[in-house]
Amino acid sequence: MFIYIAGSGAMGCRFGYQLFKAGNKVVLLDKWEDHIQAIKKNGLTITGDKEDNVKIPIMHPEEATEPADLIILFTKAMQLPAMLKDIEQVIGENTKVLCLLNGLGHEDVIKQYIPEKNILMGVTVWTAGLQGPGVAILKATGSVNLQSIDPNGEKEAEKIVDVLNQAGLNVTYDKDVVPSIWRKACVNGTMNSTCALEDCTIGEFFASEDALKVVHTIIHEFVEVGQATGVTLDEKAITDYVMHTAEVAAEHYPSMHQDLVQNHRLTEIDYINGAVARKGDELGIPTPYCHMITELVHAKEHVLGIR
Ligand SMILES: NC(=O)C1=CN([C@@H]2O[C@H](COP(=O)(O)OP(=O)(O)OC[C@H]3O[C@@H](n4cnc5c(N)ncnc54)[C@H](OP(=O)(O)O)[C@@H]3O)[C@@H](O)[C@H]2O)C=CC1
Ligand SMILES: CC(C)(CO)C(=O)C(=O)O
Repeated sequence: MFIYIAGSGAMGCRFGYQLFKAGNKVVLLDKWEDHIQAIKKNGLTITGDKEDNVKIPIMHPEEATEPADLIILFTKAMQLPAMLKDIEQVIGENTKVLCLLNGLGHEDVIKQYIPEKNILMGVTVWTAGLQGPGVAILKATGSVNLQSIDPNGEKEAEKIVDVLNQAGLNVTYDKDVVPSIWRKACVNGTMNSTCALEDCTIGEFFASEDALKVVHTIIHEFVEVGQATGVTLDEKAITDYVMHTAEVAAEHYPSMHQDLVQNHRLTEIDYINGAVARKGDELGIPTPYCHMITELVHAKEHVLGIR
């Protein structure tokens, strides 16, 4: 299958690498010049659970010309509209587009560029990091849940599931993926912004009663807003899932900590707690914790001069 990875940071490199090794024709697309030049010169280097190096093509999105069978979107949320614009020329009549970004609201953005029959929405618990330009750190295992947003698209989507599974990506076709997307948003909504603001690991943050009050209140706000938009969400089950994730990832600094604190980059806050705060306002549901957390992250972005 011919596949573009649109956004080839940490996660794009993981998916691109695994699909390339499984024998697909894969092209990475990105705009980070040092990363592009490093991969062109030295190949993509893999470290972590295994060591490898592959000569995989990479280019700027607007340089891509050949329509693809599949495009996997892996930009940061705020880069998504620009990426979709930049790849318009390689979106053919039957090109499937799979979104695995964290956060909420991406479907509405993608629909502006891609016909619904070709859109697959999903969520992943795979992880990845970048050691530097051209070097991806791949550790542990994960999975993907995805669904065609067009109810008639299941059969075609199953073909994509097969291709991803041949690459070991552990993918399930989910007949109702939206609650899983919200559940992952609850994980990010309770850990990413809080650990970035408090400058701590997930385990350090989840260790106090005060922090757990914040966690429970954020989950409650997400569930109230999600349910009001018609998504079936079980607050107790989500809480258990968040607590379990916090235990497993206790040593980890969430990606928003890496973005804001370690690399002084803009965060995805507007697509996590910020998205719930905005939706809550629209629906008349109070979300004071999501509002305040979003404002504090914005304020920190201002302090750092990146907003
Ligand atoms: N990392 C993870 O473990 C997981 C991430 N996700 C989600 O997947 C999506 C992609 O995340 P992820 O792969 O981590 O994102 P990265 O930050 O690794 O990469 C995203 C983009 O940011 C730019 N970029 C990254 N690092 C630098 C740098 N040092 N200097 C300049 N530009 C840089 C590149 O885009 P450009 O140069 O074009 O601006 C790159 O394509 C997000 O929605 C994330 O929340 C989901 C599950 C796990
Ligand atoms: C580690 C985890 C699961 C929790 O925030 C994550 O998704 C991230 O770092 O973005």
